[in-house]
Amino acid sequence: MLKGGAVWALGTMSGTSLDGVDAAMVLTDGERIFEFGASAYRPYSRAEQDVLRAALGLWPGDAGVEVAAGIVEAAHADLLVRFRGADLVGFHGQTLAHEPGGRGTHQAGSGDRLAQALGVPVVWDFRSADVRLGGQGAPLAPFYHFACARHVGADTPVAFLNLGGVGNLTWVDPRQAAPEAPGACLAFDTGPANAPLNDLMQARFGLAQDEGGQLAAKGRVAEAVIKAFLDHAYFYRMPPKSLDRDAFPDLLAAVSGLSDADAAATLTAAAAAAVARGASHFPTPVRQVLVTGGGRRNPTLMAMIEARLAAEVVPVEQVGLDGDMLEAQAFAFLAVRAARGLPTSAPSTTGVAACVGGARISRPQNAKG
Ligand SMILES: Nc1ncnc2c1ncn2[C@@H]1O[C@H](COP(=O)(O)OP(=O)(O)OP(=O)(O)O)[C@@H](O)[C@H]1O
Ligand SMILES: CC(=O)N[C@H]1[C@@H]2OC[C@@H](O2)[C@@H](O)[C@@H]1O[C@H](C)C(=O)O
Repeated sequence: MLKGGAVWALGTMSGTSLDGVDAAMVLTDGERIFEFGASAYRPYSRAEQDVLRAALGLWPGDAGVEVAAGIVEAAHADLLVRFRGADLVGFHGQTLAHEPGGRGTHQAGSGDRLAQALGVPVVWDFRSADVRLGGQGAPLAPFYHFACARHVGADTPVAFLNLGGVGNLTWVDPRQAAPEAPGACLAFDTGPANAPLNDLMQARFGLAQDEGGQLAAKGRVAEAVIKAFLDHAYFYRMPPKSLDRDAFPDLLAAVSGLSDADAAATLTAAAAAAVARGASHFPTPVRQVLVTGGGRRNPTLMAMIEARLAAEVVPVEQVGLDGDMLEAQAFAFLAVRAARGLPTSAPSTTGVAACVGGARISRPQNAKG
């Protein structure tokens, strides 16, 4: 223990785009950020990705799940042994299926086995308790966004936008006492972000992404497709709300008749339009939208978002944060909250009935902590 109860926590995230595992250290007491530490990334190999992709939609007990879980655990162990000095690990795992209000939520990978492999306590299964209490189980980064807003000295409401496979927005008011306080946070998934565009690039060119948004920049947006997309019931639901990666299967089909550039432009515009729809739910306007996740490297997407919002849209690096590692840091921060019995979500972030924590903690046989 350091600095009034702060510990070095090592958080991980293996996101919906299945590209790999991020890990980052944070010195935190689960309320404040004292210091950022080392971070690293471990990509999944093509073969690993193929197994994980084939396991999407599977639930615990389904055939193939244990193989996927083994890949997730091995990749994490491989990455995390490179770190020194972690008191606690926050292990998100790989989301294979997410059906809040239905079958629940499933992140592959056992924190029990990881704790044994690493010899450090592992906090994991962050989303299930929230779903059991009627929450969406996502997004969970908002409480960390609140801490980040305070850490960077924000004194008026600000928004964080994560552009991963799925997009999510958090509106925070850093003047509130704590993230669970009413009026401190509002968070929700905006809609598909990079996933449909990646799928298009994969299907038409065998490429992982539209590098730098170059293809989309050459295309024309099919406005009729955007209009039909925005008519999806998801956009009429009030936040909080969350999405599975493949919740919009019709979107890709809707651009199938378009040229490559027009299809890319239209899918990029759909992601931007979903963000703009999301921003209309903000309790008060924000001056800045701070963007994390890989989509911030796509200037076409960033410009399309800014064109639709009355706010500056900038990468989080502009305020000194690390947009590649913010989610991994979030699970370090949330692990400490869980270990301290503090909530990790609230009605305003996941729609859960009451503030809830409840992640599991696994301690290794010869536990240090
Ligand atoms: N240079 C780039 N040009 C265009 N797009 C990019 C670039 N770099 C990253 N991306 C996009 O960002 C995606 C990766 O984003 P990120 O790593 O934030 O996703 P994730 O964490 O897996 O997803 P989620 O947050 O939904 O779990 C890539 O799949 C790609 O679509
Ligand atoms: C179920 C699940 O894994 N959701 C992820 C996913 O990736 C982005 C978006 O969809 C968000 O809801 C969430 O992750 C972030 C880290 C979160 O919980 O805040």
